[in-house]
Amino acid sequence: MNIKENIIWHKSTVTKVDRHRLNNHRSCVLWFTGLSGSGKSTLANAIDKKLYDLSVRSYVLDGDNIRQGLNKGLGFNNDDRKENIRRIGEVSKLFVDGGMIVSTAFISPFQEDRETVRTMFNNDEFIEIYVKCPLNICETRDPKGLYKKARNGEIQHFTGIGSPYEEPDSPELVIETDKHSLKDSVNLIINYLIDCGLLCI
Ligand SMILES: Nc1ncnc2c1ncn2[C@@H]1O[C@H](COP(=O)(O)OS(=O)(=O)O)[C@@H](OP(=O)(O)O)[C@H]1O
Ligand SMILES: Nc1ncnc2c1ncn2[C@@H]1O[C@H](COP(=O)(O)OP(=O)(O)O)[C@@H](O)[C@H]1O
Repeated sequence: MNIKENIIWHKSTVTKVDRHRLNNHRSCVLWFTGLSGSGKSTLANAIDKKLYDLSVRSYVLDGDNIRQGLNKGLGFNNDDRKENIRRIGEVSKLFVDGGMIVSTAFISPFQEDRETVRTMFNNDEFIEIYVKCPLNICETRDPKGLYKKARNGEIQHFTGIGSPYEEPDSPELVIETDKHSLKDSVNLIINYLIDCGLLCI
């Protein structure tokens, strides 16, 4: 039996546009990508707080947290990272359909996987934010002590050491966290959302 043939899309009664009207803003995904320690989680949470203060419906999906629940069981080989990002793309799509601004903080090291997620959204709904920071500075920050473990050989395939990070080709925004303050970065992102008309309808 072909299962796909027997599954038919059920349209929602309340639409995404209805939810935009209710919330008084549009929805999108802020896709933060960058090395471990570059500042993805810090930025995603700072933006989330700013949006909350502006009465915007928002949420953060963070790699460390999602890997303890929904994506428990996925590791760090290339196939597992691909599946991790595919699922987060799908979950983000649900949030966007639900009228929210969702910030995702995943290394998402592969260009192809990020581009696949981009194709799941309308043009203005996927905002790729490259959280750029040199490896040596991420390694100095080492907020969780993971670089030290990777250098000691306690963690295999650590991004930037034993596993590659492919820089985005044409992200909507680049935030250089070794140059921009957190406050300036948050303002940059909020201004981008205002300029794109996402914070009103
Ligand atoms: N081998 C290896 N490589 C990279 N990161 C590792 C690894 N092992 C554990 N960790 C921890 O897992 C976090 C990255 O998970 P992600 O889901 O964002 O990774 S990925 O997008 O699937 O590549 C990452 O979180 P961040 O430091 O916030 O990026 C680490 O805390
Ligand atoms: N301008 C900045 N923006 C974001 N984080 C910064 C900045 N400057 C220093 N940091 C520090 O860098 C670390 C980044 O850690 P984290 O946000 O967990 O990164 P990631 O989620 O990319 O692994 C934090 O300790 C944060 O305080």
